[in-house]
Amino acid sequence: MESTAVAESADIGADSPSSTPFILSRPHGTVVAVGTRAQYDSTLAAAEALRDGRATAIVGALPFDPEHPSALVTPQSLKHESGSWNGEYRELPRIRIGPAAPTEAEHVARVEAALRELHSPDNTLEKVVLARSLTLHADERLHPHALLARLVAHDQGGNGFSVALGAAGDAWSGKHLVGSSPEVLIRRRGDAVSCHPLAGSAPRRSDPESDRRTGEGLAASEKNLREHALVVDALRASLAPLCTELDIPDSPSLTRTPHLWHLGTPVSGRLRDRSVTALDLAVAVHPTPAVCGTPTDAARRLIAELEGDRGFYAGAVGWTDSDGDGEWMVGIRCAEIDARGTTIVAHAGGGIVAASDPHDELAETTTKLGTILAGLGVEP
Ligand SMILES: C=C(O[C@@H]1C=C(C(=O)O)C=C[C@H]1O)C(=O)O
Repeated sequence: MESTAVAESADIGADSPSSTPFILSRPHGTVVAVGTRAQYDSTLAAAEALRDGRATAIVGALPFDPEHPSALVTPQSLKHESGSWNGEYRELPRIRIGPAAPTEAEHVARVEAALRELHSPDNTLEKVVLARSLTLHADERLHPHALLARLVAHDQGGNGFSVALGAAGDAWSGKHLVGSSPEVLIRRRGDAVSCHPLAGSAPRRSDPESDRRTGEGLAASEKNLREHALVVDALRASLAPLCTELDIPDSPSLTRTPHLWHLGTPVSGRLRDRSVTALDLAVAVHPTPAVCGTPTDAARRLIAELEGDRGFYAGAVGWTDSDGDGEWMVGIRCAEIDARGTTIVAHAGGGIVAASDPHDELAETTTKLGTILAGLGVEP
């Protein structure tokens, strides 16, 4: 299936997630897609429809594995609202933590296996991002927008997204990806291109002095600076052919979310060819070593072998309009909600390099899961 015209859905309540297949809340504005005119499970078919004017806009999610189906739609309309999303903050059902997959011990064992590979004499792998998931159960239906409202309210930047995944095929029908990603994969406005890769993490601390010291420690950590540099190098290599100018600071700066410190680098450039859309740019740069590794193919193979299919976790979530402008976020700090709204699967990962410690890596994934758990009102 490339593109399917969509008949008016029976599910037409203004509040229904299917009538609003996509919301991206950002500090500088919110994009809300209303209704579905066409859907695409092929990213390239969607990008082509946009370029030749058949699609007025494309919104949705790209999977982690670019060869898997995407969940993209052309909405009936695309609304831009100022500031972050101000959706209704409503009661959540009771939510209980279920099984971790893999178990914490198995995640540590996988990191150890990756470290053996990173240390082996004939190795070419420099970094691999390993992730784990946590399943949660809701007593009653969890509305994706109820989780979104809480994530947006909890994030100082008001970041959040909710994406209907049904366009990716029957297996995804009725499912949603909801999260609060701090990481801009790519943004295009006219010929201005920018992104803000994050890699290198440390937990926030409740005591301000120790929080500040933790941030400073991250900024000085050789291991984290190395993890970060690999992401910046990959973005430079992907963007240089597409841009006439590319401005990349020599060293990263500290960025914070309510749960984590990150190393971040603000990248900006000038697009060489205005026919290249924000969606084309997202395809060109995804997956970066922030969610995959270096070299990309070797890291992807190891992830597939150790984790299996990641679905839309560590993919990209965003929009592109008829001018080719748009914004795509890295699909992290998120959970997938099933069609019944009662099973929620949250994912978190972290970059492994030769100097990584398996137990620290496990702790980092636990801290990262904190974003979605706080949104769900659940204590880890
Ligand atoms: C993979 C995730 O986060 C990514 C990995 C990071 C790291 O390894 O330090 C930091 C930010 C993100 O680019 C995640 O949150 O699941």
